[in-house]
Order: sequence, then structure tokens, then C-alpha cells
Amino acid sequence: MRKLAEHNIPLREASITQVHSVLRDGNPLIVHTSMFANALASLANPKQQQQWVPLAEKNRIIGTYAQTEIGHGTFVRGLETTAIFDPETKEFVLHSPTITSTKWWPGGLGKTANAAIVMAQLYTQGKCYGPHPFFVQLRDFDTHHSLPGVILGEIGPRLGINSQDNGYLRFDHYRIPRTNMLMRHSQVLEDGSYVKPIHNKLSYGTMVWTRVAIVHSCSKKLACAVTIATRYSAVRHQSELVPGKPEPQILEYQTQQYKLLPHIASVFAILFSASSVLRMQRNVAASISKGNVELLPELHILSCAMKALSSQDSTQGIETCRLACGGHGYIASSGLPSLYTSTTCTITYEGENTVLLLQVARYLIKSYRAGLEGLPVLPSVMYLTAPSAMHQSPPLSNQALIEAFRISSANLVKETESRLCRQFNLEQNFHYAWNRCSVALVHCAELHSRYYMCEKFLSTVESIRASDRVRSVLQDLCRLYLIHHITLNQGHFLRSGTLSGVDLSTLEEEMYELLAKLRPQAVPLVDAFDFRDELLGSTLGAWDGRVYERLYEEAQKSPLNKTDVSKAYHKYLQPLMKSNL
Ligand SMILES: CCCCCCCCCC/C=C\CCCCCCCC(=O)SCCNC(=O)CCNC(=O)[C@H](O)C(C)(C)COP(=O)(O)OP(=O)(O)OC[C@H]1O[C@@H](n2cnc3c(N)ncnc32)[C@H](O)[C@@H]1OP(=O)(O)O
Ligand SMILES: Cc1cc2nc3c(=O)[nH]c(=O)nc-3n(C[C@H](O)[C@H](O)[C@H](O)COP(=O)(O)OP(=O)(O)OC[C@H]3O[C@@H](n4cnc5c(N)ncnc54)[C@H](O)[C@@H]3O)c2cc1C
Repeated sequence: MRKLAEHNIPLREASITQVHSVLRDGNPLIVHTSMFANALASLANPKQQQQWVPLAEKNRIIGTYAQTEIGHGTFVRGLETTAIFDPETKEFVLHSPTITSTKWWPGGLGKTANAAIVMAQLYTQGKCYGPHPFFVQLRDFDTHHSLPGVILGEIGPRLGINSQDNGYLRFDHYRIPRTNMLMRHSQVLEDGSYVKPIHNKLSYGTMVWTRVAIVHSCSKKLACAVTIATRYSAVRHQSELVPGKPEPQILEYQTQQYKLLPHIASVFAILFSASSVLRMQRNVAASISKGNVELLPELHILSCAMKALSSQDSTQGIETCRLACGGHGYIASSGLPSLYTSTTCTITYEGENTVLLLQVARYLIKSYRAGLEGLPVLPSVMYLTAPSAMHQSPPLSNQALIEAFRISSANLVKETESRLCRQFNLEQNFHYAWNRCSVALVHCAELHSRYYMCEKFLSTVESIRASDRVRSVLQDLCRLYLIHHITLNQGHFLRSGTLSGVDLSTLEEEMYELLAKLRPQAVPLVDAFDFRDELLGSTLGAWDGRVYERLYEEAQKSPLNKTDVSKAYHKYLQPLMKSNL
């Protein structure tokens, strides 16, 4: 926090610059510096910002974002915490009516935060207006004791991020002033009348912002993992590639290159997509402040798509890196286990991936239908009904591969929409029909999202300012990424007729050549991510390659090595040995 102040970094940008090395297994302030700060910046009106932002900047207020309840995370409209306006006292009464309404999970809520943005069902003049955000003080700002009417605690150990306190929270008819409702987009006036926002999902804005931030963080986490595994693979010698010859670096094995190089490429694909979504988010934020919400649905869908894909790719990539390090990948000091546990949660939080992909699919189907009817659709989905341009590019060129993605994605949406219509005719109910098609719908969303990511990778590499040699390496990496994802999804390309079996064999051959061509670039590529050793925190991935020395040194720090004979010997082992059991 001192560094942020020194460098004049505003609180709401802190989470982008904070590195996981500060607290490798989670950070109790992350939701304060990310979601809480963003909620104040985007959901509070100027007067409220004046009141709370300076206090949050000085860490006098430490906040969290309390939305999820034990009973509902995904279905935000189903939240049960109520905020009922009392016109007599001009207060909202916050209440948790059931066990399932208990807020559950918010980061920092258990012990760290003294305030929260609480999402609760807003009731005024006897009517419910759905979930709205409220600024709520939870603890005394001096003593840190929880306030009367607020019941707080920590939820217990998790798979990872245990340096963070995740909390639970209940309200017992807890009163807050009317002016604590975040009123930038919707308001409750003194007489209790409700003023609608210009778009009814603006109160979900903090989730959209966080999804974009997660995409960025996923590229960083994956970059750490590939750095560790690639450097280790250059140090580690094992087996014989040619009988009788010295043991090679494991990076010489094609299978090892196949494990690592596509994930090095993936770091760039995610990073370039993150930059593109971030640019869009800034534009949309500027438009919203001028009262224009036209592009909000597009941003929502893109952030859902990229959050889902990047969290899935980085989690799988980190696990592959861990496995690529053999036994040493399993030791905590390799840094890989904590990278995995602090990344796999991104699949679940901020919108569970399947659910987000179904949001994307809903948008694809609606846009496809609108396109067929000649209605206007937004730019990213115009291709669904636009004519094919396949023949214009040389066969199997990068452009042709992108076109193959585009046509296959459009084809899958078309097929799935027909299936949806057939199912609807059988069920006579759209929602049942939707559910019966939802696996296919998720596949549509995944292919569309992959198409977007491939397209961003290619267009960024083509326009990037770099020396010819650097550009050439990035082009190879991008080509590898495209081919790798085509081979993983080959069924879709065959079904759409965009690529033949022969094309796929040719591409596969090229992929193997690219692995060999890129092998000498693997270490320079990860060195270029420029992570300090302190940040990587890995015995396997340090710059100097002293893997075995570092593993040995780290083992000496084990508390069990403080004495030659442990207490457990005297207490349990010796009696057991003597018991003749
Ligand atoms: C080396 C180390 C590197 C270090 C890097 C450091 C970087 C660190 C950065 C880290 C950043 C942050 C970390 C913070 C930690 C985060 C912790 C996690 C916090 C949380 O999890 S908070 C809780 C999050 N909860 C959710 O996400 C809930 C998910 N559910 C929903 O969002 C919604 O319920 C829904 C699934 C979207 C459905 O909503 P709803 O039922 O209301 O809507 P419908 O499905 O009926 O759709 C109606 C209509 O509305 C559109 N819509 C929905 N949402 C939005 C939106 N947000 N914006 C615009 N429009 C929206 C939807 O598309 C429909 O439109 P249509 O009718 O089809 O036109
Ligand atoms: C580490 C961590 C930190 C978190 N931090 C916070 C925080 O700071 N603040 C906060 O408010 N919350 C936080 N959360 C909660 C998080 O946002 C939710 O867990 C997440 O949104 C998923 O909701 P859920 O747990 O209700 O899962 P569920 O929705 O119950 O999901 C369970 C399964 O049901 C499926 N499912 C659900 N709905 C549908 C559907 N409509 N269609 C198809 N399948 C469906 C899902 O795909 C999934 O397979 C955190 C969670 C974790 C794990």
C-alpha cells in the first residue's frame, strides 16, 4: 500500500498493478482495492464519492463486495437480503430473513473489512425493485468490533487463497441512512419514490469491470507458470533421446515442447484480448457517463466470453506446467501449486464459467435471429449472418484459418439454433428447449470466444511495433496458437466443411515443425516476461537455473528439520514401535 501511494496509483487501479508475490496465497485487501474501489467509482454518485473515496484511499475504510449468499451466487435476481426503505426515519433496514440469505464468500469480509458494498433487494413503497448496491459500515472504524445488528465471521479453509479471509455476514434489522444506497444510476428519493436507471443492469457494472480485470490477471498467472516450467525444462536432464548419448534437456522432447509452447502462446492471446476488452470498457464507461448505454450489452458479452476462456485456459495451462515439471512440480516451493489454486477459483468466481458462456450463447442466438430478419446487430456478431469470404485468402494462410474459425462458429450457431427450434416444437416451452440444447449452446459460445481470441492475437501481432526478428517469433507463436486450437476443435471445422482431413493433417505437420522451430525461443520468450525471482517465488523457475541447490536449501527451512529427531517420535512412533502391534 505504501508503494501505491509512492507511485500515485489510484486505489481502483491497484489490483491491476498488485502482484501475487506480495501474498502468494491470496491477499485480504484484493477485493478492497478491486471491486470495492470500483463500485465506489462507478456506482456511487459524486457526493458519495467525495464522502467515501478519500477514506478508502487512506485505508481508513477497508471494504469488500458482499453479493453472494449461501443460497444464491449465480442467480443474482434470487438474492434474499432485503433493504426496505423506511420513509419515517429516511433509512433502509437491512435484513437477512433466512439461513440461505447469509452473505457468503466475500473476500476480506471475515476479519479485514470494516465496510462493504452489499447487494440487497430494494423495497420501497411496498414494491421490490431487484438487487441494488448499498454502502454499509460493518465494524467500528476505531475498535474494529462488528456493529450491533451485524453478524460476521470467516467461512473456513479453502482449496487455496488461504491468506485471504472469506467471510459470512447476516443483518438483523440493521439500519443505514437513505443516502447509503449507491445512487449514481438509480435513486430512492426522500419520499420513497424510485428513480429508474438508464439501463437496468448498470448495478452489475462492478462485476463487468472485475471480469475484465480477471482476464488480465489470468495472463499474468499463466505467464508465471510457463516461465517456471520452461526454465526448469531447460535445466532438467532426463532419460535418453538417443540410446547411449548424454541425457538431454527435457525441453528437447517434442512432447515437452507441445506441453509448454502452446501455453506460452496463450499468454499473448489472453493478454492481447484483455487489452482489447479493456479499451472497449473504457469507451463504454465514457459513453455511459454521457447517458449512452448502446454498447453495454456488447461489453457484457465480451467480458463474459473472455473471462470464461482465459480462466479456463490459464487454469489448464498452469496444471499442464505443473505436470511438465514431474515430481518437483508438486512441491510447494516450485510455486506451481499456489499458482494453480489461486487461478482455478477464477473459473468459479465473478460468474461461474458455464453460466457466463450461456449468456454469450443467448446473445449469439438472439443476434443470429436478428441478423436473419435484417435487424441491426452489433459488430462482433455481424459475421453470424454475413456472407463467407473464404475464397479470398490463400489456403491455410492465417487469414484463411481465421475465416475458417468464423465460418465454423457461424455454422455451429446456425445448427444449434435449428436444434433449438426443433426442441421448441417438441417442448412448446422456450426455457425447457433452451436447457435441452445447453451443452451445444456452451460449445457455440466457446467457439465464438476462441474465434475472437485468435482474431485479436493475429491482428495485434500484425500491427505490433517490433523488430523484424521479434515480430517473426511472435508470428510463429501466433501461428502455433491458431493451429493448436484448430486441431483441438477439428470436429467443428470438418462439420462446417471449412477444412478437410487433408488440411488438418497438413496443419498438424506444420504444428510439429513450429514446435521445433520455436524450441530455441522458449527460454528467451519467458525471460521476456521479465518476472523477478521474488515474484515468481519458485525453486524451479529462478533466473540462475540453480534448481537443485534451491530445492535443497528450501528443504532445510522445513520446520521438521529443526531437530534431527522430531517430538512425534517420542510421543507416537516410539510407543508404537515398542507396542508390538
Ligand atoms: C503476477 C501476478 C499477476 C497479478 C495481476 C493482478 C491483477 C489482479 C486483478 C484481479 C482482479 C480482481 C480480483 C478480485 C477478486 C474477485 C473475487 C470474486 C468476487 C465475486 O465473485 S463477486 C460475485 C460475482 N457474482 C457473479 O458474477 C454472479 C453471476 N451472475 C450474473 O452476473 C447474473 O445473474 C447473470 C448470470 C448475468 C444473469 O443475470 P439476470 O438474471 O439478471 O439476467 P438475465 O439472464 O435474465 O438477462 C437479462 C438481460 O440482461 C443482460 N445482462 C445480464 N448481465 C448484464 C450486465 N452485467 N451488463 C449488461 N447486460 C447484462 C443479459 O445479457 C440479458 O440481455 P437480453 O435480455 O438477452 O438482451
Ligand atoms: C474464492 C472465491 C472468492 C469469492 N469472492 C466473492 C466475493 O468477494 N464477493 C461475492 O459476492 N462473491 C464471491 N464469491 C462467490 C462467487 O461469485 C460464486 O461462488 C459464483 O458466482 C458461483 O456461484 P455459486 O457458488 O452460487 O454457484 P452455482 O450457481 O450454485 O453453481 C453450481 C453449478 O450450477 C451450475 N448452474 C448454475 N446456474 C446455472 C444455469 N442458469 N444454467 C446452467 N448451469 C447453472 C453452474 O454451472 C455450476 O456447475 C467467491 C467465490 C470464490 C470461490
